Amino acid sequence: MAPEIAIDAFTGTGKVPMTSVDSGRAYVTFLAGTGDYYKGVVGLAKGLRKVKSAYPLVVAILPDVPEEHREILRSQGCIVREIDPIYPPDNHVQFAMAYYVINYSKLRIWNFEEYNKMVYLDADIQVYENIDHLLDTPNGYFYAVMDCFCEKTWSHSPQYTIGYCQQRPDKVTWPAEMGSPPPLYFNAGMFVFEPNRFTYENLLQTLTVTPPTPFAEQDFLNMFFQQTYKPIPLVYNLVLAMLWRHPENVELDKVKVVHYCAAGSKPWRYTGKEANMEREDIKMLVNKWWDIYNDASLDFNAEESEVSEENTFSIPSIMAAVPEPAVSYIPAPSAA
Ligand SMILES: O=c1ccn([C@@H]2O[C@H](COP(=O)(O)OP(=O)(O)O)[C@@H](O)[C@H]2O)c(=O)[nH]1
Ligand SMILES: OC[C@H]1O[C@H](O[C@@H]2[C@@H](O)[C@H](O)[C@@H](O)[C@H](O)[C@@H]2O)[C@H](O)[C@@H](O)[C@H]1O
Ligand SMILES: [Mn+2]
Repeated sequence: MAPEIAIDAFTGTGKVPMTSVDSGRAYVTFLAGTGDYYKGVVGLAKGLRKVKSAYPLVVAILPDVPEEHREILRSQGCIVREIDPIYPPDNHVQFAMAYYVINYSKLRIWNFEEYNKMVYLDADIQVYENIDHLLDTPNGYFYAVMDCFCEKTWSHSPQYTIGYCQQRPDKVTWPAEMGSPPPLYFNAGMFVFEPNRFTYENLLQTLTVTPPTPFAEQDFLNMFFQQTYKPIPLVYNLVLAMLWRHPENVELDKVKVVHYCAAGSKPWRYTGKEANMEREDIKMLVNKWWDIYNDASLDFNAEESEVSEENTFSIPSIMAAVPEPAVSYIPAPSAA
């Protein structure tokens, strides 16, 4: 049984034409380096178009992203915004992946004050169903999907050592002698947030006095937003390892957003050689990503890009009717 979310206030019903698009809303992703992650951004831009998202995709890029890649992203209708890198304080931490050190630069998106509400998506994410309704969620919270602690990338943590995971807190319970269980922890590959100058300054100031930890900005964001974090259903960010770590929590046909973060699962680099990469569901999801990436009918077309009523939809949020979501984590009774 999946962990119950007290009120699933995130299910839109039906579709209605948008009468006007709130220009203060957008999707945003992050791109660094001269490598092949730009392909992930192209895939994401085309995926959002396929699900008829009403909002643009902003790409926060580091200065090292080559002009050729910037042009490709502009040609796909992306809004390309160069940001300056952010580095953590001097440290000797062993990041879970050495390149995670560049991910602190993601924090610049809080300074995109021309927007009042955004959905952040990693470049290794694909959106397979319209999720515009997430931008209707009540302000004042940080919405994201709970992560899993079972992969080897977590081998540095006490959770991994004792075999505890928040996805199944009843399976290996947190030992009383270790105090209270860790607070709910989100995956920072996807989240709903409000750009705000004050928050931005506070983030940067806090970073200067926070010793870096293995999951870099993901750990930092979990600490910073601990009091306002609201878990949202797993369908909004399927961390692939959930398929083999907690299959009982996954209903693949209901998943709206797939996060290709497992080792070897980046579609544009997929070889099928790494652990779990030969699974049929992984092969299906990688092919699904390539179908969108290779679909020329999803390429940006400036003429058609004029927002018109009949071709822009967003699932109406029931958020307006729902009181502030008492979304709290209620561990499901053990199915075992
Ligand atoms: O060389 C890189 C590495 C990372 N990223 C960006 O940083 C995000 C986080 O890295 P990644 O997704 O590889 O981390 P994971 O989710 O796999 O742990 C990526 O999705 C990209 O948006 C990038 O642009 N270039
Ligand atoms: O810089 C730290 C990164 O940490 C996260 O990735 C991890 C995390 O999800 C682990 O739980 C998984 O085990 C692992 O595979 C995965 O790569 C975010 O997806 C990414 O955006 C970024 O914040
Ligand atoms: Mn990722």
